[in-house]
Amino acid sequence: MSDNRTSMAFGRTGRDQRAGQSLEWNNLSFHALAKDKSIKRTILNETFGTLPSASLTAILGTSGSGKSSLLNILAGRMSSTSTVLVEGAVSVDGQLIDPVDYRKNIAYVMQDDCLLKTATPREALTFSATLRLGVKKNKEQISEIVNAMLAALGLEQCADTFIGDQLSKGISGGERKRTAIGVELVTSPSLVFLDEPTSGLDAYAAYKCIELLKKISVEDSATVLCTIHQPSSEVFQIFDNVIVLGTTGRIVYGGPASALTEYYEIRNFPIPLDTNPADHALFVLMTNDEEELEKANLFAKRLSTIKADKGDGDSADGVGDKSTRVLATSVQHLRSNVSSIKQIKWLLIRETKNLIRDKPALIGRYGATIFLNILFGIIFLDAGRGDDADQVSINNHYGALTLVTISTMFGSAQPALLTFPSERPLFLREYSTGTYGLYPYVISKVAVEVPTLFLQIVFQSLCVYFLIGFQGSYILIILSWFALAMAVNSTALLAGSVITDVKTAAELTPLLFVPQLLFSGFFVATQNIPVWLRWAQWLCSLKYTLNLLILIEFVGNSCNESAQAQANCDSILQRNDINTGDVGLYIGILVAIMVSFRIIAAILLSLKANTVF
Ligand SMILES: Nc1ncnc2c1ncn2[C@@H]1O[C@H](COP(=O)(O)OP(=O)(O)OP(=O)(O)O)[C@@H](O)[C@H]1O
Repeated sequence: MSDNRTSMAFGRTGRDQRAGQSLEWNNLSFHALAKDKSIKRTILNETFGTLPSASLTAILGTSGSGKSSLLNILAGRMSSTSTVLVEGAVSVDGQLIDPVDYRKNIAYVMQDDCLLKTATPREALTFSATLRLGVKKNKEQISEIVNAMLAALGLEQCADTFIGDQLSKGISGGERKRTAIGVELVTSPSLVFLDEPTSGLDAYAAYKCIELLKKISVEDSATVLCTIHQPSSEVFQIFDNVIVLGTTGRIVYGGPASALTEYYEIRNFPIPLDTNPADHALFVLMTNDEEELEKANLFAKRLSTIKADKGDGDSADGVGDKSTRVLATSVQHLRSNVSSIKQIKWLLIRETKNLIRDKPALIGRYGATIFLNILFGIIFLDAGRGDDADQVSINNHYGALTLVTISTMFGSAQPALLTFPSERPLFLREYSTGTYGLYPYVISKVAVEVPTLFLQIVFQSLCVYFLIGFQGSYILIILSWFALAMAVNSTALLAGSVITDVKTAAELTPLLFVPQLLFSGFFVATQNIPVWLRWAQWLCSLKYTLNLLILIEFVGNSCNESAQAQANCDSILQRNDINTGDVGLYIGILVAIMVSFRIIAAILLSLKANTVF
């Protein structure tokens, strides 16, 4: 390790030490709106507060008091929409900011740790550091920052263990939470916000987590704010300041944690012996109505109340112009992303590792494909080699082609549909923090999907083509199935961009793909579908793939063997409304579905990332 790194704390060198940033908000309100845009419900009502620089502050409050809403608004993760109205003033070091514009400068750790289960803590930190600091730091420096961060977070022992998830056991819940914090801390942010960092942790892990946050605020001069549910006495004592929210987010108390008990005692709510001050503060709020609390003068009145109670002499006003300059530098530093090529490279490496390491998914995908297609091959053995002049024989031939193609559709859509909703929060977090851009993400996803799907199609074709004895060109049949696989993969991604959980995705699978069977032409002739419904076929990749496959299989080949065979083959083309001259159109529609659905999915995802996170 080079000399200037020896004093490193949380990835910051001694040379980089900074003053920290204070944050202040005033008249901050958050309303849910009715359809006519009138206020339906007030969730936060003119709240105010200050976070002194380099301090650790907890937001306490009863359930539904607006803790997460306040945190999300200050972090720029929530703003006015057609259904909610956010108003108020927020400033950093005395300079007014728009939290949404400013959010890239705020490390935000969500309640759910959005981490890739197949990555290790070291890889997760290296990925974040490389893409977020890569312009300023070289590989060795990044590695030093990551090592220092792993040590500071107490993650050295599990640095190379997979993170895992509920289904695949990996590192512990506390280690996962610390990894999630580390991923955000690699940029050495001045402001660190965390939504319920102790949720799901046992008492000791919760203590260690808050102790870590305290360390960040002291050693890294970070201003840390978190929401917390029922902190233990030991945890409560670690906080420098607490903000207690009453109903509609009214500020009950904002000041040093050590003075909370006295604040309540002065207002005739003495704390019983051996009671946790945080529990007492909330118990009083829950057992007294607003009028009684008002009478007891429990609600804080003005911002100055908070400043007066802080007692550390560190006021937002006192920081002045100097810090405003620090702020500008900070914005510059954090917004400089690495090149798109580097983003694609790192995303590609991660996607590939994820694919290879997720053995159950890999075995499921290829195993199911091989098993099903061998089964089809056995059931339709030699169906393609039969006499097309014979009606039963050509029906089997046509049925085999249709069934294998339908199976291709489900087999290609299912993995994307079931995995993407679980990867979506990870994308939203990383995209919204500027870790990478939209195009590098889309390109890297496609680059990994192309060979994965192609291999799946090759396995499938090797199982069915020769057993069934299809007559068309092997290469053209493979390419048609591959085009279908890519198109339905885009459809699945489009669905995955709006579906938030795997369960809903599984439930929606039939809705997305079963209607395509109607337009496949096998179950009902296209000309028998009501005219007003026929437009839907333009969205059905199955239909156009089958059109191409029918042209490949039933034009020429064994259809030429007799006049009857020719007539039977022609009738398949006829009932599906297929013209030999429309090959370009069918290919064009498939490509259009492939490209446009993917672009729409990407746009929807980026919109989501801009509004929610
Ligand atoms: N976008 C929204 N539209 C309408 N109501 C909302 C919206 N966001 C939050 N709320 C409501 O605001 C209230 C406060 O929610 P919030 O999640 O901030 O509370 P909380 O104090 O963090 O609660 P908990 O401790 O139970 O997590 C809740 O009743 C919630 O339903």
